[in-house]
Amino acid sequence: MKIFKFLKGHGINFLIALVLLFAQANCELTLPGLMSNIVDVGISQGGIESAVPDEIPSDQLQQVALFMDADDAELMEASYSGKDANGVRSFAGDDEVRSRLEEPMAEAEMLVYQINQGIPVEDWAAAEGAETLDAIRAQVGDTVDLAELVSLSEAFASAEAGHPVSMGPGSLSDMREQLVSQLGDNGDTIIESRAIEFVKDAYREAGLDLNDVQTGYLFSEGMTMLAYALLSALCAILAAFNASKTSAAIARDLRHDLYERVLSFSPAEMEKFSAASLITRATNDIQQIQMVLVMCLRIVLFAPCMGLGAVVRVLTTPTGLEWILVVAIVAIAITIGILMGLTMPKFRRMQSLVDRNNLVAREIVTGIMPIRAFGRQDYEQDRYDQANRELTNTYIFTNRCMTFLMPAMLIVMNATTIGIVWFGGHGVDAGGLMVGDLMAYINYVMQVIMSFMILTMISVMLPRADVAAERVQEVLATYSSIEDPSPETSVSREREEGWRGTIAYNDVSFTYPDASEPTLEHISFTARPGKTTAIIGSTGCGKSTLVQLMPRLYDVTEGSITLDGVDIRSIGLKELRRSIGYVPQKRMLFSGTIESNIKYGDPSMPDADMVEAASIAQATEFIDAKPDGYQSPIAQGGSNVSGGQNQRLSIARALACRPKVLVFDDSFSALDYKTDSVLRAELAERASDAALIIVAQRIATIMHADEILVLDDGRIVGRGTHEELLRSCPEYLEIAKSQLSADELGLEGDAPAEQGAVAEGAASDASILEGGER
Ligand SMILES: Nc1ncnc2c1ncn2[C@@H]1O[C@H](COP(=O)(O)OP(=O)(O)OP(=O)(O)O)[C@@H](O)[C@H]1O
Repeated sequence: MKIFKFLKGHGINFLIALVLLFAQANCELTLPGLMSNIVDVGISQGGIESAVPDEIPSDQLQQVALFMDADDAELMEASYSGKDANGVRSFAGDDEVRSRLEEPMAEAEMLVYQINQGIPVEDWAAAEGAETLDAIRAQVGDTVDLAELVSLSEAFASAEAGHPVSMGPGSLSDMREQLVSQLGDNGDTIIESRAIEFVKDAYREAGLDLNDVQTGYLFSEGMTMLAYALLSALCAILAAFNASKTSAAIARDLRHDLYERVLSFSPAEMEKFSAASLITRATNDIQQIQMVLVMCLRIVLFAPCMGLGAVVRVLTTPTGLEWILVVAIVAIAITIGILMGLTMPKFRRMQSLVDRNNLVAREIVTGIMPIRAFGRQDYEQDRYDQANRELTNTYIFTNRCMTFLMPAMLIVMNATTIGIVWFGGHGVDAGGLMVGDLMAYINYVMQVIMSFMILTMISVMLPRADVAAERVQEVLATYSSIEDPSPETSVSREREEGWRGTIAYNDVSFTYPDASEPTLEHISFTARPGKTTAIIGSTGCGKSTLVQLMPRLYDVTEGSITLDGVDIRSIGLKELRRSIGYVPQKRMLFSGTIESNIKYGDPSMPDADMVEAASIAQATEFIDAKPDGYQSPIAQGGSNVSGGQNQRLSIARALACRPKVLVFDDSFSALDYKTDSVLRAELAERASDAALIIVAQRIATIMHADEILVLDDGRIVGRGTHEELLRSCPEYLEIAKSQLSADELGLEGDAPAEQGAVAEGAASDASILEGGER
């Protein structure tokens, strides 16, 4: 089971759980035994638990000695104190002596008790003639008790030799054998109960209050039960605390490791898992694992301790009813087998359905605007309902099956109880089984059944948690395809001379991991500090892909990219990315304030740097207009600022770190022409030592760049300045003509037919550019 792997490193907590649960199981298994004592000893035997009385009149002790072997009688004699004023002797031996005396005294007491109930004269002296019997009857009546028996035997013994009566002290041992042999199968129980009656008599004679004896016993047993119950509760609480703490710590560590790993992922790994699935894995899956781990550290460990302990006690209580337990377990196994067969496949599917549900929900929530714009609420509602319904139906099905489990189990348990009471009742009736023992037995059998049931129920839940564990493990076992260089090959210049910012692509080709065709082929160019390199091309020609290779979001498939002549794969990822200020095409601000967003790369940067970055990015105006200025809140994703403001803050964020290479991936598209031109003018002036790489769709944005690369279908089809390209590159000319009039381009002839409003706007902006551009 993969889920148990997560317990690695928490061995001590596992051990603590085991010890606590073992102690709890022991306490709980002791309780039925104590309850049985209360019923059998406390109630049935009046609280007298031993055949060795604590106090006994001296003459009764002598009577008991008559039926004991010489050694036992001697030990008994030595274990009791001398007579007190009332002729009562007290037991002075220890527990060992008591247990040695227990059996012989019980048997002797049973005999004394039996005989003292009165033995018919003819039973005792059957061998004598009728005349003798009549003489004895005349002396003692129809029956004799032990005192009479002894004195008569002594009288016979002291009669002259040749007397016809064969009685003598030896006949007592004959009588003992005769009485014992009459006891039959349930002899032990009969001996015990008669001995207890004898002890009661002895206590009464010794002047003890039997009520006090009984109450004292019940109180002490009750207190012992209470102590065990409290200890069991304490163990349960500590075990629950340990289980919750351990599993919460494991879940916390898993979430931490998972997020750490996800943060290291390149876009390729993100695509492999999908954001929705990663969120499900970090939340729902880890929650499943946590829940099952709590159960493992509580119930899964407890059930075997309890079950095995109960089995031992069932087997050591010889009732002859063990077969009922076997039948009950077989019935439970069949019931659970059927349920597992029905629910297991559903449980396995559950996690992927949760995933799907999250995926659809996330897509709908993030795409709420286009959904409304296209009036597709009903369609999306149906789509979500379908995912939701499938998940709900699976939940309902499995829950229905599981609810059936409980009544089925109750039927089995109650039938088992009835069976034990029915068949055990005969044993009680025959005197071979005591009521308390029967009650304890029922309890133990229930414990065995419950443990078995819990274990099988958990084995239904484990596969689901195992699926979750597997999914989390899958993320943890995935390493980013973009790796840091090894310390031996790593090159660092950040601390010493610093990077100058010359980026060179050397015959670079790139194919996306799952794509069959390369997206970029044989790209070579150099972007130098203080110069602007622009990249233009039609949609989908590979512009973003090209610049994403620079901060190593993907690694080149062929060729190499160098920073100041050093292959970027030899530069530590953090150092490389600190040297490159990348403004992605997809705008992304974080929840917080304007300040926290601009200072995102280095929260400790001075405010002056932040303000300067905002000023270059043309963001000062709108920030100052806000009442809270730089402390104005930013919602998640920057949804409370306009597209242009969002873009300006993203640019400021990149500028604030003063990188040596600045990459703008279509980052000016949401800016109006005026802001676009002023921003680039500011950039040229205040970030003059950085290499600027600008990806754009608008000719006006890039026409003044030092070098323009024209990309078409992943290849560079033209390079040079604006003027050079207008002359030499038909692709560039085509793009230029679609945006600017022939006049503005300085070309002869008419403007392109499709020239529209954009071109008009661009025309007027082109004139604005003249002043600010380099
Ligand atoms: N993660 C990806 N996996 C596979 N193919 C991709 C992936 N991302 C982009 N592509 C493909 O690579 C090609 C280039 O995409 P890219 O985003 O670089 O184009 P672009 O020139 O920046 O386009 P635009 O101007 O519209 O932003 C496209 O055909 C696109 O379908």
